[in-house]
Amino acid sequence: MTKLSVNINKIATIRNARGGNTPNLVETAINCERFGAQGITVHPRPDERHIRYADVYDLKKVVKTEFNIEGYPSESFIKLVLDVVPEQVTLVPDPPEAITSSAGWDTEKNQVFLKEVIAKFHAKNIRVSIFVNPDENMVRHAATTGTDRVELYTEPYASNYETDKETAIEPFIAAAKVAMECGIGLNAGHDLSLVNLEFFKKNIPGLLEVSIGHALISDALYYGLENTIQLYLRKIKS
Ligand SMILES: CC(=O)[C@@H](O)[C@H](O)COP(=O)(O)O
Ligand SMILES: NCC(=O)COP(=O)(O)O
Repeated sequence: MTKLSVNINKIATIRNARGGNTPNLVETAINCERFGAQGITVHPRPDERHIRYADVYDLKKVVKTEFNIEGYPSESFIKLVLDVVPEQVTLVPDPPEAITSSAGWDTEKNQVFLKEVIAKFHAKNIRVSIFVNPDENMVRHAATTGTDRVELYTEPYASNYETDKETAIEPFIAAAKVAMECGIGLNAGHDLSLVNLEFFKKNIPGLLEVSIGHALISDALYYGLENTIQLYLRKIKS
Protein backbone atom coordinates (compact mmCIF):
# COMPACT_ATOMS: atom_id res chain seq x y z
CA MET A 1 0.00 0.00 0.00
CA THR A 2 1.19 3.50 -0.82
CA LYS A 3 0.32 6.17 1.74
CA LEU A 4 -0.54 9.76 0.87
CA SER A 5 1.13 12.31 3.14
CA VAL A 6 -0.19 15.80 2.53
CA ASN A 7 2.47 18.53 2.72
CA ILE A 8 0.82 21.60 4.24
CA ASN A 9 3.66 24.12 3.75
CA LYS A 10 1.57 26.12 1.31
CA ILE A 11 -1.25 26.56 3.84
CA ALA A 12 1.31 28.25 6.10
CA THR A 13 2.51 30.38 3.17
CA ILE A 14 -0.99 31.82 2.75
CA ARG A 15 -1.47 32.25 6.50
CA ASN A 16 1.81 34.13 6.84
CA ALA A 17 0.88 36.56 4.08
CA ARG A 18 -1.39 38.46 6.49
CA GLY A 19 0.19 37.74 9.86
CA GLY A 20 -3.00 36.29 11.35
CA ASN A 21 -4.21 32.72 11.64
CA THR A 22 -6.17 32.29 8.39
CA PRO A 23 -6.15 29.65 7.09
CA ASN A 24 -5.66 27.72 10.30
CA LEU A 25 -2.81 25.25 9.82
CA VAL A 26 -3.78 22.93 12.66
CA GLU A 27 -7.40 22.72 11.47
CA THR A 28 -6.19 22.01 7.95
CA ALA A 29 -4.08 19.10 9.19
CA ILE A 30 -7.03 17.70 11.14
CA ASN A 31 -9.23 18.02 8.06
CA CYS A 32 -6.68 16.45 5.72
CA GLU A 33 -6.73 13.38 7.96
CA ARG A 34 -10.53 13.44 8.16
CA PHE A 35 -10.66 13.51 4.35
CA GLY A 36 -8.40 10.45 4.08
CA ALA A 37 -4.77 11.63 4.18
CA GLN A 38 -2.58 8.98 5.76
CA GLY A 39 0.11 11.40 6.84
CA ILE A 40 0.99 15.06 7.29
CA THR A 41 4.30 16.47 6.06
CA VAL A 42 5.91 19.80 6.94
CA HIS A 43 9.24 21.30 5.95
CA PRO A 44 10.19 24.03 8.42
CA ARG A 45 12.86 26.11 6.70
CA PRO A 46 15.41 28.23 8.59
CA ASP A 47 13.68 31.53 7.68
CA GLU A 48 10.28 30.13 8.77
CA ARG A 49 8.73 31.58 5.61
CA HIS A 50 5.97 28.98 5.79
CA ILE A 51 6.07 26.38 8.56
CA ARG A 52 7.31 27.86 11.85
CA TYR A 53 9.03 25.80 14.50
CA ALA A 54 6.07 26.58 16.81
CA ASP A 55 3.69 25.06 14.23
CA VAL A 56 5.53 21.77 14.46
CA TYR A 57 4.81 21.54 18.22
CA ASP A 58 1.14 22.45 17.65
CA LEU A 59 0.76 19.88 14.87
CA LYS A 60 2.29 17.11 16.95
CA LYS A 61 -0.64 17.47 19.39
CA VAL A 62 -3.26 16.80 16.71
CA VAL A 63 -1.76 14.61 13.98
CA LYS A 64 -3.09 11.10 14.47
CA THR A 65 -1.72 9.49 11.31
CA GLU A 66 1.96 9.74 10.38
CA PHE A 67 3.76 13.00 11.10
CA ASN A 68 6.72 13.55 8.76
CA ILE A 69 9.11 16.44 9.36
CA GLU A 70 11.48 17.30 6.51
CA GLY A 71 14.56 19.47 6.60
CA TYR A 72 18.28 19.96 6.67
CA PRO A 73 19.69 18.49 9.89
CA SER A 74 21.07 21.69 11.41
CA GLU A 75 21.51 21.80 15.18
CA SER A 76 18.16 23.57 15.63
CA PHE A 77 16.33 21.17 13.29
CA ILE A 78 17.73 18.13 15.11
CA LYS A 79 16.66 19.61 18.45
CA LEU A 80 13.16 20.31 17.13
CA VAL A 81 12.72 16.78 15.80
CA LEU A 82 14.08 15.15 18.96
CA ASP A 83 11.68 17.26 21.05
CA VAL A 84 8.62 16.56 18.92
CA VAL A 85 9.32 12.89 18.12
CA PRO A 86 7.38 12.49 14.86
CA GLU A 87 6.88 9.10 13.22
CA GLN A 88 9.34 10.04 10.47
CA VAL A 89 12.03 12.58 9.76
CA THR A 90 13.15 13.15 6.16
CA LEU A 91 16.65 14.56 5.80
CA VAL A 92 17.04 16.99 2.92
CA PRO A 93 20.37 18.61 1.91
CA ASP A 94 18.92 22.08 1.19
CA PRO A 95 21.09 25.12 1.92
CA PRO A 96 19.33 27.73 4.12
CA GLU A 97 18.57 30.05 1.19
CA ALA A 98 16.99 27.35 -1.02
CA ILE A 99 13.70 28.40 -2.61
CA THR A 100 12.63 24.77 -2.65
CA SER A 101 14.36 21.38 -2.59
CA SER A 102 16.28 20.83 -5.80
CA ALA A 103 18.54 17.82 -5.23
CA GLY A 104 19.12 14.79 -3.05
CA TRP A 105 22.09 14.01 -0.79
CA ASP A 106 25.45 12.87 -1.99
CA THR A 107 25.20 9.86 0.32
CA GLU A 108 28.77 8.77 -0.40
CA LYS A 109 30.42 12.06 0.56
CA ASN A 110 28.11 12.66 3.53
CA GLN A 111 28.19 9.08 4.82
CA VAL A 112 29.80 9.87 8.19
CA PHE A 113 27.61 12.93 8.86
CA LEU A 114 24.42 11.07 7.94
CA LYS A 115 25.35 8.07 10.11
CA GLU A 116 25.86 10.35 13.14
CA VAL A 117 22.60 12.23 12.61
CA ILE A 118 20.56 9.10 11.95
CA ALA A 119 21.84 7.49 15.15
CA LYS A 120 20.42 10.45 17.13
CA PHE A 121 16.96 9.99 15.64
CA HIS A 122 17.04 6.22 16.02
CA ALA A 123 17.84 6.64 19.71
CA LYS A 124 14.33 8.13 19.96
CA ASN A 125 12.77 5.49 17.67
CA ILE A 126 12.11 8.02 14.92
CA ARG A 127 12.05 6.49 11.43
CA VAL A 128 14.53 8.18 9.09
CA SER A 129 14.22 8.76 5.38
CA ILE A 130 16.94 10.36 3.23
CA PHE A 131 16.10 12.50 0.21
CA VAL A 132 18.05 11.22 -2.84
CA ASN A 133 18.15 11.65 -6.59
CA PRO A 134 17.07 8.59 -8.59
CA ASP A 135 20.64 7.34 -8.75
CA GLU A 136 21.44 3.70 -7.97
CA ASN A 137 24.81 4.55 -6.45
CA MET A 138 23.26 7.16 -4.12
CA VAL A 139 20.62 4.66 -2.99
CA ARG A 140 23.29 2.01 -2.30
CA HIS A 141 25.29 4.46 -0.21
CA ALA A 142 22.13 5.62 1.55
CA ALA A 143 21.53 2.04 2.66
CA THR A 144 24.88 1.89 4.46
CA THR A 145 24.08 5.00 6.55
CA GLY A 146 21.52 2.99 8.50
CA THR A 147 18.54 4.92 7.13
CA ASP A 148 15.19 3.16 7.16
CA ARG A 149 14.01 4.64 3.88
CA VAL A 150 14.94 6.87 1.00
CA GLU A 151 12.70 9.47 -0.59
CA LEU A 152 13.26 9.76 -4.33
CA TYR A 153 13.35 13.35 -5.62
CA THR A 154 10.69 13.24 -8.32
CA GLU A 155 11.06 16.69 -9.92
CA PRO A 156 12.97 15.31 -12.96
CA TYR A 157 10.22 12.75 -13.48
CA ALA A 158 7.50 15.41 -13.20
CA SER A 159 9.19 17.83 -15.59
CA ASN A 160 9.87 15.17 -18.25
CA TYR A 161 6.54 13.38 -17.88
CA GLU A 162 4.73 15.25 -20.65
CA THR A 163 7.44 14.74 -23.27
CA ASP A 164 8.41 11.11 -22.57
CA LYS A 165 7.06 9.47 -19.44
CA GLU A 166 8.60 6.05 -20.24
CA THR A 167 12.09 7.50 -20.31
CA ALA A 168 11.38 9.80 -17.36
CA ILE A 169 10.47 6.90 -15.08
CA GLU A 170 13.39 4.60 -15.96
CA PRO A 171 15.95 5.84 -13.39
CA PHE A 172 13.24 5.74 -10.71
CA ILE A 173 12.45 2.08 -11.43
CA ALA A 174 16.15 1.23 -11.25
CA ALA A 175 16.59 3.18 -7.98
CA ALA A 176 13.51 1.52 -6.47
CA LYS A 177 14.90 -1.92 -7.30
CA VAL A 178 18.17 -1.10 -5.58
CA ALA A 179 16.32 0.13 -2.49
CA MET A 180 14.46 -3.16 -2.40
CA GLU A 181 17.68 -5.20 -2.82
CA CYS A 182 19.29 -3.23 0.00
CA GLY A 183 16.28 -3.79 2.28
CA ILE A 184 15.33 -0.13 2.75
CA GLY A 185 11.86 1.38 2.28
CA LEU A 186 10.89 3.75 -0.49
CA ASN A 187 9.14 7.12 -0.41
CA ALA A 188 8.88 9.70 -3.19
CA GLY A 189 8.01 13.34 -3.59
CA HIS A 190 8.37 16.73 -5.24
CA ASP A 191 6.08 18.00 -7.96
CA LEU A 192 3.92 14.88 -8.00
CA SER A 193 0.44 15.79 -9.21
CA LEU A 194 -2.90 14.46 -10.41
CA VAL A 195 -1.37 14.31 -13.89
CA ASN A 196 1.75 12.26 -13.17
CA LEU A 197 1.01 10.33 -9.96
CA GLU A 198 -0.84 7.26 -11.28
CA PHE A 199 1.85 6.33 -13.81
CA PHE A 200 4.51 6.73 -11.12
CA LYS A 201 2.67 4.51 -8.65
CA LYS A 202 1.98 1.81 -11.28
CA ASN A 203 5.62 1.58 -12.30
CA ILE A 204 7.50 1.87 -9.03
CA PRO A 205 7.77 -1.33 -7.02
CA GLY A 206 7.45 -1.11 -3.24
CA LEU A 207 6.39 2.55 -3.03
CA LEU A 208 5.45 3.09 0.62
CA GLU A 209 4.60 6.79 0.67
CA VAL A 210 4.25 9.89 -1.47
CA SER A 211 4.34 13.36 0.07
CA ILE A 212 2.55 15.95 -2.01
CA GLY A 213 2.02 19.63 -1.33
CA HIS A 214 2.30 22.22 -4.07
CA ALA A 215 0.07 20.59 -6.68
CA LEU A 216 -2.40 19.17 -4.18
CA ILE A 217 -3.02 22.44 -2.36
CA SER A 218 -3.32 24.21 -5.74
CA ASP A 219 -5.88 21.62 -6.93
CA ALA A 220 -7.82 22.16 -3.71
CA LEU A 221 -8.53 25.75 -4.84
CA TYR A 222 -10.61 24.33 -7.68
CA TYR A 223 -11.95 21.01 -6.32
CA GLY A 224 -12.00 21.63 -2.56
CA LEU A 225 -9.71 19.88 -0.09
CA GLU A 226 -11.91 16.84 0.54
CA ASN A 227 -12.46 16.05 -3.15
CA THR A 228 -8.84 16.71 -3.97
CA ILE A 229 -7.52 14.29 -1.35
CA GLN A 230 -9.95 11.64 -2.64
CA LEU A 231 -8.76 12.25 -6.21
CA TYR A 232 -5.13 11.76 -5.17
CA LEU A 233 -5.96 8.65 -3.14
CA ARG A 234 -7.60 7.14 -6.22
CA LYS A 235 -4.39 7.60 -8.19
CA ILE A 236 -2.37 5.51 -5.72
CA LYS A 237 -4.80 2.75 -4.89
CA SER A 238 -3.38 -0.67 -5.78
C1 LIG B 1 11.76 17.73 0.18
C2 LIG B 1 10.78 18.25 -0.76
O1 LIG B 1 10.80 17.97 -1.92
C3 LIG B 1 9.69 19.13 -0.27
O2 LIG B 1 9.80 19.41 1.05
C4 LIG B 1 9.62 20.38 -0.98
O3 LIG B 1 10.88 20.93 -1.03
C5 LIG B 1 8.63 21.32 -0.37
O4 LIG B 1 9.24 22.42 0.21
P1 LIG B 1 8.69 23.89 -0.12
O5 LIG B 1 7.23 23.85 0.16
O6 LIG B 1 9.46 24.77 0.80
O7 LIG B 1 8.97 24.13 -1.57
N1 LIG C 1 8.70 15.60 0.05
C1 LIG C 1 8.01 16.26 -0.99
C2 LIG C 1 6.91 17.05 -0.41
O1 LIG C 1 6.65 17.02 0.75
C3 LIG C 1 6.06 17.89 -1.26
O2 LIG C 1 6.68 18.41 -2.39
P1 LIG C 1 5.73 19.26 -3.40
O3 LIG C 1 4.55 18.40 -3.75
O4 LIG C 1 5.32 20.48 -2.65
O5 LIG C 1 6.61 19.52 -4.58
